[in-house]
Amino acid sequence: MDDTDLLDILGDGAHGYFAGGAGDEITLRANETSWSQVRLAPRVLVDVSERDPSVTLLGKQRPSPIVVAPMAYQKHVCPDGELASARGAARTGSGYVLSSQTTTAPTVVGPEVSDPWFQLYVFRDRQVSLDLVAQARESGYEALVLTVDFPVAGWRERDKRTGFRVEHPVALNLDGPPLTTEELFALHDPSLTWDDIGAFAEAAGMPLLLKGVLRPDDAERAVDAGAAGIIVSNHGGRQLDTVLTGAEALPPIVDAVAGRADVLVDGGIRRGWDVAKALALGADAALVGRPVLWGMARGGEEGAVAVLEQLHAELDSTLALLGVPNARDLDRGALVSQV
Ligand SMILES: Cc1cc2nc3c(=O)[nH]c(=O)nc-3n(C[C@H](O)[C@H](O)[C@H](O)COP(=O)(O)O)c2cc1C
Ligand SMILES: CC(C)CC(=O)C(=O)O
Repeated sequence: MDDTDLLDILGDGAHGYFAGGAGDEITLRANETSWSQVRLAPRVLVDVSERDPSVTLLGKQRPSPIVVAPMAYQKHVCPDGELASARGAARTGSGYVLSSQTTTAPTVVGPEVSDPWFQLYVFRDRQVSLDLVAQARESGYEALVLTVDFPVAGWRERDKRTGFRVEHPVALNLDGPPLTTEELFALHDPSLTWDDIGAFAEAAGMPLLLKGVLRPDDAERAVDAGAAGIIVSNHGGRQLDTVLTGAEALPPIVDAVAGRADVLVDGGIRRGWDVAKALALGADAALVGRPVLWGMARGGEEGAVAVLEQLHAELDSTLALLGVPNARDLDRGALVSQV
């Protein structure tokens, strides 16, 4: 896709923050290429006159396996910020995860989309995180997504170069002038361990998913700690450069979890056939990040809808051409080999 316009729309600082990754951006690039290396093996002469993309997530049927990933500071992308992405998700039957570094309050976003999930960062001031959990629970969020791959920020050279500053995320109740990302990220608690997970699971009062898991042993530990779901993710290549990709990490994690929890995946999913590959490798759903932001940068809510509609249309076409009309029937039999 030609994205030369995004730099003009967003400016150097915001563009670097939203598009960028960590270090040499090797993982950022690998996220996309590793999906393209998974090869599909279509079946012919299957009746595909009716197709169904629905999946079951947290025990409930969902119209789509596509979920909008939690992404911070969306008012820096378009004036409606998180309202644009949430409405885009609602209008296309996509799932939605609101970031805890939101520029629109959870209470405002919650009613816009059915069964939203709330993403939580654990801050040094843990009361701030617990207050956010209470807000999410009171505003009808269905699940809590605890992100565990951000004890400290990744080495982000674009932000270091531009000095991008953020208007305050509402959820953090900060006053004063805009802060650099480095200042904001320093609010995260780097001392969080497995011993703390139980307390957050209890405070949540709703199913807990752990986001940012890349190892089967960590996935098993998450299940043992009571997680209802695992999100296999390298944070869109923004944390540790050269780590493995979602496509690479997913199969062994699916095998280790063995149906005891839902498994979702993200990072570099750009096409409907990438979503189908994620499901074929054993994911229950796939999260999409930056493409939604690019739609919003170009056209606000309508832009988010256009991106999500195209992903759904591509998935529908994939189900037909692959000879697997129901998304829930996708398995490794639809693939030539794994990455
Ligand atoms: C600009 C930006 C902000 C993000 N903010 C958050 C966040 O607040 N919480 C979180 O758990 N993940 C965050 N992520 C990671 C995404 O949830 C997701 O894992 C990743 O973007 C998926 O990769 P993709 O952008 O290649 O689709 C962010 C990603 C981007 C690009
Ligand atoms: C506010 C941040 C911690 C958002 C984030 O996760 C990111 O920039 O990758």
